[in-house]
Amino acid sequence: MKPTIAGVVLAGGQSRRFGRPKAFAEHRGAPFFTWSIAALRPLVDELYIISHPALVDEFRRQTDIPVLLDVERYRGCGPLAGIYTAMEHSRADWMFVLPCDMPYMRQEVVERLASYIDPTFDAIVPLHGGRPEPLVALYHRRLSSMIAELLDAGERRMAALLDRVRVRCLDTKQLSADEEVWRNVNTQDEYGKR
Ligand SMILES: Nc1nc2c(ncn2[C@@H]2O[C@H](COP(=O)(O)OP(=O)(O)OP(=O)(O)O)[C@@H](O)[C@H]2O)c(=O)[nH]1
Ligand SMILES: [Mg+2]
Repeated sequence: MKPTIAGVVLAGGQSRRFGRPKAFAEHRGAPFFTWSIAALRPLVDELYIISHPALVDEFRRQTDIPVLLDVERYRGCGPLAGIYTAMEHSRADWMFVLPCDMPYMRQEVVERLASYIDPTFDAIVPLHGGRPEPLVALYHRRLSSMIAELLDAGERRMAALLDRVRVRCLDTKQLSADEEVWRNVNTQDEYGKR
């Protein structure tokens, strides 16, 4: 049977470097988070935004997509907390994760990455110049207990998860000829240079 996929937009960070909630910053006339949604929507069976209490009302004003809070136990513990929350909520086999701050990401890249889904791997992750892009990636729901173990041990790094599981790596050149799709906005300076 075809595996099911949930699209998961991570938006539970504090935007400390950006100085205001970057999910709502605009790119080409639309909020950042909507570009992640648009890239995922054609592929996935379900969609979720995983955020934190201070942003929920604004998200609900701006979209009908379900907004979930990180499970209380791990709230604010970083992207792993968001991925774990999605796995708790969704029954889908795979979580296709995107951050809320990569407004150049495209549907074609998402579809290409998903075409490498393989049940003998736990995660499908692009390598950009040799470095993983763990927030543009697919995670199998079987990783949920390992993520909980890591977070319980105080380990919040995505790299700690990738070190422990079977990762299928794809060079970003196999996914897109366009470098721009990997641009990520963390600061006002990067925003200004878009
Ligand atoms: N659900 C959830 N998402 C998170 C959490 N921490 C970060 N994220 C998201 O993960 C992605 C990458 O995080 P960062 O680029 O560091 O964003 P940030 O944490 O808001 O920004 P800084 O405060 O400047 O580090 C963004 O889409 C964040 O919203 C968290 O604790 N829970
Ligand atoms: Mg951060």
